[in-house]
Amino acid sequence: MEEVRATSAWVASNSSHVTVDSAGIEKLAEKMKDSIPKVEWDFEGIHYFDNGPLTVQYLFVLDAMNFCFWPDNEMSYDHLAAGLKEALQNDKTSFDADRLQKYTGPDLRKMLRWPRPLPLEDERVRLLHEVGFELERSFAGKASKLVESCEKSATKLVSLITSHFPGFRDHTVYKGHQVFLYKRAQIFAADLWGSFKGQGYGKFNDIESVTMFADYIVPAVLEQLGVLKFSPSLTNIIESNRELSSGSEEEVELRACSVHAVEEIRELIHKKTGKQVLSVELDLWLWAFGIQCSSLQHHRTLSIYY
Ligand SMILES: Nc1nc2c(c(CN[C@H]3C=C[C@H](O)[C@@H]3O)cn2[C@@H]2O[C@H](COP(=O)(O)O)[C@@H](O)[C@H]2O)c(=O)[nH]1
Repeated sequence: MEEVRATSAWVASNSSHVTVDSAGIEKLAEKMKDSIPKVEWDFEGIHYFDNGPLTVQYLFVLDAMNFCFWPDNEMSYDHLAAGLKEALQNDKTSFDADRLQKYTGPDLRKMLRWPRPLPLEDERVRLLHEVGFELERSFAGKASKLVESCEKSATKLVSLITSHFPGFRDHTVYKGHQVFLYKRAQIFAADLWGSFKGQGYGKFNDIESVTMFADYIVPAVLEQLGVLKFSPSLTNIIESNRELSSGSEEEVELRACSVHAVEEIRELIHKKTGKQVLSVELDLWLWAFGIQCSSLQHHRTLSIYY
């Protein structure tokens, strides 16, 4: 995760279309310094939780498909989380490694009660197969074994996931430099931490090393709060709902500058108050704020990473 921090900082200091505004950072840090409004993990009440290994399997499957909901106006993360929960409640073997490798697009639609193809459905199916195959090959079919082998280190977990599961390798090349964002691998660690309340499968001695999760909601929230500033051409692309291609300068800057801005906010809060705030907590607050804001316009990139 050090690489996520360092390479995002590099993008922020070489950025052409997105600026991290220090006055905006100061204002937000000042507002949040006394108390960060606490957002409960699963404030929506949509996730499966049984305090055991099946929850870990559920979260891993969920985060394997936790990307790109916007191409279908009515689809959202909530549908995926709640649909997978229902599937597991109806049949506890739904996410067994052998079954994950057999799902088809129509099976997935049926499971999620979705009447039409899901956004990037073929990729979702392919990634489910990859998860099933590699869990079976290296972790006795169980995501819980993967987590257990990381000895309570989120850093180890992210690096183990990205080395075993190519679909989680969320990185790109920007102005000739490799940039790491690892959104879905990191959010899996955070989901464990949040759901298990920092205990058992959710205990990580280095949770502070997790960065925010560079998706399409938080960059838009940071812009609305005055923390990020966009060039006129980027603003125009977003406002006119034009697609940004994956790996374009603008897209990488939106994501990396968001990571960097959240790190700066947290450092500033620490400087002002001596309090250690987690990027995970800041992220959840920003994200929850964003999804409740109906007028939020976000960038549109077809991506399997977020
Ligand atoms: N930065 C960040 N991005 C997040 C999440 C979550 C959900 N986290 C769960 C964890 C605990 C809570 O109780 C949440 O339920 C999803 N996303 C991203 O949002 C986008 C979906 O948006 P929409 O199209 O409106 O459904 C998509 O890119 C998705 O990958 C988060 O926490 N942080």
